[in-house]
Amino acid sequence: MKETGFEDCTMAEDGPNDNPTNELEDSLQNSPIAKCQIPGLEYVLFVKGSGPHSIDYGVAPGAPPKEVIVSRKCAEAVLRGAQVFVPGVMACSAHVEKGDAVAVSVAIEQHGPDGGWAIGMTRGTVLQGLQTDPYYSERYGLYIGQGITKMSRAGIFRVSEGIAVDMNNRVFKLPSFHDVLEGEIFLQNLPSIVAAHALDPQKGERILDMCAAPGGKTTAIAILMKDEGEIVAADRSHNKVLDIQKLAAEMSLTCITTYKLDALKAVRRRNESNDNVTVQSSEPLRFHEEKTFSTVQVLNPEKVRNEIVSNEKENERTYVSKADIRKSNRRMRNGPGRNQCLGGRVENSKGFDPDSFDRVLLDAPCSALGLRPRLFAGEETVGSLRNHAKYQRRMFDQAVKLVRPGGVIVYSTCTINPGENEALVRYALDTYKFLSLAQQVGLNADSSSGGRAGNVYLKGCHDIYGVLMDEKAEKS
Ligand SMILES: C[S@@+](CC[C@H](N)C(=O)[O-])C[C@H]1O[C@@H](n2cnc3c(N)ncnc32)[C@H](O)[C@@H]1O
Repeated sequence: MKETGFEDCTMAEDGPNDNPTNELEDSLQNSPIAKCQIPGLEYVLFVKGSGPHSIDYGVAPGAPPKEVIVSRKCAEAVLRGAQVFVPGVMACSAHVEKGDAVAVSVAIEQHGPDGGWAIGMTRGTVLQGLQTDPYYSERYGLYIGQGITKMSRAGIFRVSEGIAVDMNNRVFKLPSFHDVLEGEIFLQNLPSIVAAHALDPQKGERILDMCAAPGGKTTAIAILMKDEGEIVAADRSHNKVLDIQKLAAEMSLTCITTYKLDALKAVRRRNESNDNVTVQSSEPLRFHEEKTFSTVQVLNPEKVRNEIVSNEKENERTYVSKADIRKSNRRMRNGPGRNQCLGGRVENSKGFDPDSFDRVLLDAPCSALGLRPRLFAGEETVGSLRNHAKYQRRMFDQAVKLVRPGGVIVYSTCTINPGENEALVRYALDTYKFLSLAQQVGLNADSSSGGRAGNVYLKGCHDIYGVLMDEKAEKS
C-alpha cells in the first residue's frame, strides 16, 4: 500500500484571536504541523500523520510474538495516535509481564450463528499462539502496531483504567502530544471546531449541547465563548457524562454544567419541579442505557403547538433498535464491560424549560458512516438507517422547543446517509415554518456538495459535518 498523509488538528487554547507563540511558529517550518487555511480558523494547527507503515512483528512458525488483541473502538483510537488503555484490551498472551514488547491487533466483529455480529471472545481471553486462538488466522491482516506493556497480563485485567500498552511502533504514525505545551494546546477533530463556529456562541449566552459526550464540541464552544456564559452539556449515559466532566476539568473550563439526560425528554414537563437529582454512582447500574433508549416522552397536549402535535404520535412508539438488542445480548454474554457505571457524581436532569436556550447544538447519534478511521460498519442495515433518522427527528423536535425565538440550532452528524442529513433539514423546514436555514458561514466547503444550503462537507477531513439550521423568526 502507498504511504499516505492524514491529519488531526490541534487548537491553541486562547482561541481565535490569539496568535500561536513564536516558538510554535518556528517549529512549523518543515514539521508535520501546519496552520489551518480556513478563514477564521487560523488558530487551528493541523498535525500530519503518515502510514500505513510495515512493521516486522517477529512472527515465526512455532515462535509466536507476545500479543494483545484490542477492541475495535480502541484500535480506531490507536490509529489516531492514542495509546492502548486498559478497557480496550480484550485478550493477551499468557505470561506477559510489564515491559514486554507486544504485537497489537484488533478484534473485528464477525457474523455469528445467531445472525448478529460479535467479536467471538470474552474479555480476558488468554492467547497461546495456537490455531485454536480467536483470530489466529485473520490476525495477520489486523495488526495495528507494536508497543511495550505498562503492566502485566494480570494487571491489565485487574485494574479498570490506565495505559496498558505504550505504542512505540505504529502502522499509522502521529506525533505524540503527551506533556507538550500542556494547558496551551489540545487535540480536537476539525468537525468539532467547525460545528462550534457554525453555532457562533457569544459570551454570556446560555447554550445547550444535547448529546455532548465526550465533550469535543462542548469544549470547543466554551473556548469560543472565552469560558463566559453557561453551556449545559447533556448525555444519556452516566459514564459519558463523567467523560465530559473530566475533559472540562482537564481544560480548566468552568462554564460547562453537565447532566445525565435523555435528549428525547429534554423539555421539562409542566408539572415537573426544577430540582435536578445528583447521582453518586458506586454501584454498577447495568443496562441503564437500554432502559432510557426504549422509553419515549408524551408531552402535555395543551402545551404543544399544533404543528408539533403530529410529531408526538411518532414519539409514542417505543423504539428499540435491533443493534441495541444485539448489544444487550452481547453484554449478557460478556458482562457489563465499559457500560458498568464508574463511580462519580452526575446530576440527573428532569429537562429544561421551553425557549430557555439562546443556541442549541444537536450533534445527534447517527450511523457514523463518515467517521474515519472506521474498521467496521456491518451493523447498519437499511432498517437501522431509517431508525436513526426517526430518532434524530424526535430529538430535533425537542431542540426546537428548547431554543428561544430568534435563537440558533445547529444539527450535525458524522454520517453520509441523506436520510439523517438532508432529509432531516427537509423535515425541519416542512414541519416548523418559523425555522429558516442559515447562510453558510465562510468555511472551506467542498464545491462538490453542489452548494446545497446548510450542508458543509469538509475537504481533507475524515468526518462530515452535517446540517446547519437557524431559527430566524418568532415561533408562532
Ligand atoms: C455523536 S456523539 C456526540 C459527540 C459529542 N457531541 C462530541 O463532539 O464530543 C452522540 C452522543 O449522543 C449520546 N446519546 C445517544 N442517545 C441519546 C439520548 N437519547 N439522549 C442523550 N444523549 C444521547 C451518546 O451517548 C453519544 O455520546
